[in-house]
Amino acid sequence: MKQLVLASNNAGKLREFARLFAQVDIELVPQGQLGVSEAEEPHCTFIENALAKARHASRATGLPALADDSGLCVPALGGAPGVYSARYGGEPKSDARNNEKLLAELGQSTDRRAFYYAVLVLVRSADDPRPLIAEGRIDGVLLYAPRGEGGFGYDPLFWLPQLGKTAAELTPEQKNPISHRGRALAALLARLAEESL
Ligand SMILES: O=c1nc[nH]c2c1ncn2[C@H]1C[C@H](O)[C@@H](COP(=O)(O)OP(=O)(O)OP(=O)(O)O)O1
Ligand SMILES: [Mg+2]
Repeated sequence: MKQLVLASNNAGKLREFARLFAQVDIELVPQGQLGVSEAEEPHCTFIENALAKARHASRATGLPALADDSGLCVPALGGAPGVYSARYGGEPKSDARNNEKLLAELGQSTDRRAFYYAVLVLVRSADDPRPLIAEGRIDGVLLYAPRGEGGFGYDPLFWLPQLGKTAAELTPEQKNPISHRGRALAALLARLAEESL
């Protein structure tokens, strides 16, 4: 596999994947560069939405495609925002509004546990009967106010107790190896290596 379309329009994800693939012998091309439109994400599970995005990009380009469907899951909110993380604060999508809504919904709740979850799906073709699938997770705690300028999405509220920082205060070198996305990608690349044995 030489070229792989990245089925995402999220600038934060694109930055992280570009860095994660720097050491991998595959050229990752963001779908926007190939004129692929944004896919619908109508499903209630991460895996189904990731598969829909990967298929859409592969069908449009004729290339293998990688999709990431991810989100923040908060047990005290019944798992919300979950698969609706990107549009939690309403349309059009806005990280600032998503973070505001999250803080409002949590109020003064003392159970502020949360985790990020990501599913990666790689299809070799649009009708691939055997998509490669991997998942990753990272646990944290939600602050009462944002901290840090890095990362994207909910990172300024996502506190990592072991590191004493929010995900937005980590460098990409610090975030990528431990993130839900980094872990899922490591698992996916291991699967891919087995495939080509
Ligand atoms: O590492 C992360 N750090 C902070 N926030 C994150 C992270 N990973 C996912 N998230 C949040 C952002 C977005 O609110 C949602 C993903 O939604 P999701 O539909 O997968 O992505 P998206 O619509 O932004 O772009 P696209 O579908 O084109 O890949 O979870
Ligand atoms: Mg999306």
